[in-house]
Amino acid sequence: MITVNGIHVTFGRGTPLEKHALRGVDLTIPEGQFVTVIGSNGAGKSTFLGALAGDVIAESGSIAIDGTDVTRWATPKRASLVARVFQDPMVGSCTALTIEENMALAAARGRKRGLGFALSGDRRRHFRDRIAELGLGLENRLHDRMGLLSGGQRQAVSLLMATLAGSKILLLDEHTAALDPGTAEFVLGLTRRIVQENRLTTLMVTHSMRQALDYGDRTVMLHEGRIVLDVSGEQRAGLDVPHLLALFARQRGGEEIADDSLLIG
Ligand SMILES: Nc1ncnc2c1ncn2[C@@H]1O[C@H](COP(=O)(O)OP(=O)(O)OP(=O)(O)O)[C@@H](O)[C@H]1O
Repeated sequence: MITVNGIHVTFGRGTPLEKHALRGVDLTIPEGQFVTVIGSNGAGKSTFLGALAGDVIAESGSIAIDGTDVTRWATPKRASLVARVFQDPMVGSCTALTIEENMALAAARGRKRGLGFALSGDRRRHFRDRIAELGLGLENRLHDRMGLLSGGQRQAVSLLMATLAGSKILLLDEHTAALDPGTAEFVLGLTRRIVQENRLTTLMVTHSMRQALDYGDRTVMLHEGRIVLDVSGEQRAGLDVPHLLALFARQRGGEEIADDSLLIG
């Protein structure tokens, strides 16, 4: 369970580029809930995920994970609790290391004295079995450098890596935005499966209204650092893309948005 109370984040305070990116965000996410997060450019979506991961420390308000106040905890201290997959697959993995080495590092995340590279036969078999579940044949490429994989393969491995240290929270920051539509669909299906199998509490940022409604249990919209829409259950089930686009447009001062694709790129 994640409990966020009134967090504020300001970048560049006192400079000409001062930006009040989060302006009192409140959100309680029960364990195992899958929340999709939408909002226009600069709405504060990535900042919000950064605040949950510890990359950004909120200047006021509080963040608790399973009842523990983590507001002042930096990223390494939260690493065993929170896993993150980024839009750029290069960000979450080390391209110069092999797939197997990346998996070992991911499994050691959050441990003080991680024996990241100590790969016993049992661990090797475990990694091979886990990666075989992706159905991409990567179990035969464990010694290939991560940098040799395609974008879709890397995102699939990154999702798997996010589960290896046992974190119960998964943050997805437009993790399919750089992929072609077919590959994005595959990675989204895999995301849904991994979230369900591991009962992960998940936040997924997307620019696609369709994805926002098709995946997960709840959708929140951020606008200028505030949550302006929070729908779940029957209310969400009754929403379609045009309706969501109209709500989105209203927040942008009535600017008309013709279709979903305009928001993707
Ligand atoms: N490290 C930073 N330093 C200064 N300003 C920042 C920083 N990170 C974000 N901002 C600013 O804070 C605001 C919110 O940015 P954020 O990246 O959270 O938006 P977003 O909703 O994720 O947008 P996008 O969809 O374009 O990725 C923007 O105006 C952005 O320029």
